[in-house]
Amino acid sequence: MYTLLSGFYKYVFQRDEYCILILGLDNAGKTTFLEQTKTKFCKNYKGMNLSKITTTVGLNIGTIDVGKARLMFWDLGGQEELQSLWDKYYAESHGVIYVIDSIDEARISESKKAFST
Ligand SMILES: Nc1nc2c(ncn2[C@@H]2O[C@H](COP(=O)(O)OP(=O)(O)OP(=O)(O)O)[C@@H](O)[C@H]2O)c(=O)[nH]1
Ligand SMILES: [Mg+2]
Repeated sequence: MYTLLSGFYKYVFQRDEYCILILGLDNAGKTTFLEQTKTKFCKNYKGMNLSKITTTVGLNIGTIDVGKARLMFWDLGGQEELQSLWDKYYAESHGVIYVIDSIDEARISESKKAFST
């Protein structure tokens, strides 16, 4: 009976969790993208002043529930010395969003290199 009830509870209340990495060069707009996404999809989230966002040194985590799925976004720092940390997260992630500042043409090839490495 316990197994049946706990299975039913899990079916109704437990969400499938997916981890999504947000990668890209520094200044590409990763943290801004995450903030905008949270503002759009989290009902009670007021959103922060976008001009107050500073460069990410550690990790920003954003959680968004979509239907029965819980999406955990991991926004990492894009500075060159932080890029070596990206691959530490690959094993636990289900997907990657790679952000490119398309206006910053001078850094497109640098972005391509960081993506391929
Ligand atoms: N015009 C414009 N500016 C943007 C956009 N997205 C981000 N920015 C600006 O670009 C700058 C960098 O944005 P961040 O979101 O901090 O960039 P990031 O990729 O998180 O950078 P790191 O944390 O250093 O890796 C900020 O001044 C933002 O306001 C956009 O879509 N349009
Ligand atoms: Mg950032």
